[in-house]
Amino acid sequence: MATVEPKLVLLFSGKRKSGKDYVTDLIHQRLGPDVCCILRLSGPLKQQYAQDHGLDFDELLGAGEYKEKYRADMIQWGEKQREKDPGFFCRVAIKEAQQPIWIVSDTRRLSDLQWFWREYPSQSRCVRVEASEETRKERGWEFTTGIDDAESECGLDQGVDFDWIIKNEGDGSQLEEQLATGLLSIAKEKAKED
Ligand SMILES: Nc1ncnc2c1ncn2[C@@H]1O[C@H](COP(=O)(O)OP(=O)(O)OP(=O)(O)O)[C@@H](O)[C@H]1O
Ligand SMILES: C[C@@](O)(CCOP(=O)(O)O)CC(=O)O
Repeated sequence: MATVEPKLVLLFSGKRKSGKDYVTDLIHQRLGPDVCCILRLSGPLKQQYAQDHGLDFDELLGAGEYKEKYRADMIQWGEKQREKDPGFFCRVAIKEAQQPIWIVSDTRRLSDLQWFWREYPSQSRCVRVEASEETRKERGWEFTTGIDDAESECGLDQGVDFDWIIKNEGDGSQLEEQLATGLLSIAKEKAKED
């Protein structure tokens, strides 16, 4: 388990190329590395998958074609691990977290959210990043059967009451304003609490 108790845990989800990494990187920049850290459930998954399959871990972390080539198989591989232990990737992801605000950039399944709600019930908040299909296509997304219609992409489409929904269209020109008036102001207040 992490060595500190967080003050706020922001659980992000969103479709492929909605901009989860872009938005969470921006929040990280605005809050600063002393106050917040980005945790990726897919981090330990990709690391182990890369090691087992002789692949490039850094490329799997990026936003390019390399990752997409292996996505379907990575999903299957990760699901086998989750069947054995649904909280496995959550526990590994939070292990080194030291900062008071945690951003989990890639929750995908109700079991991910349930794990955080159980461990950090008063601190957890759900955030959805949304972009239209047109915008996502401009960012390189193409509908892929077996991926975009599967749990990895659709697991949180229903049954979640999101605390914030962030619209990340086009160049994201309204992004700063949406964040400043909502999530960022709450996060800054929380960070100051004793
Ligand atoms: N507001 C924005 N302005 C400019 N570029 C953006 C914006 N949002 C996202 N992008 C770009 O779109 C691409 C996809 O974004 P990102 O990797 O953040 O999406 P994601 O939801 O994390 O996708 P995946 O699930 O495939 O990892 C990246 O190249 C990113 O830089
Ligand atoms: C294998 C998987 O973790 C890939 C996630 O990659 P990314 O968050 O889209 O960069 C998706 C999943 O866990 O189903």
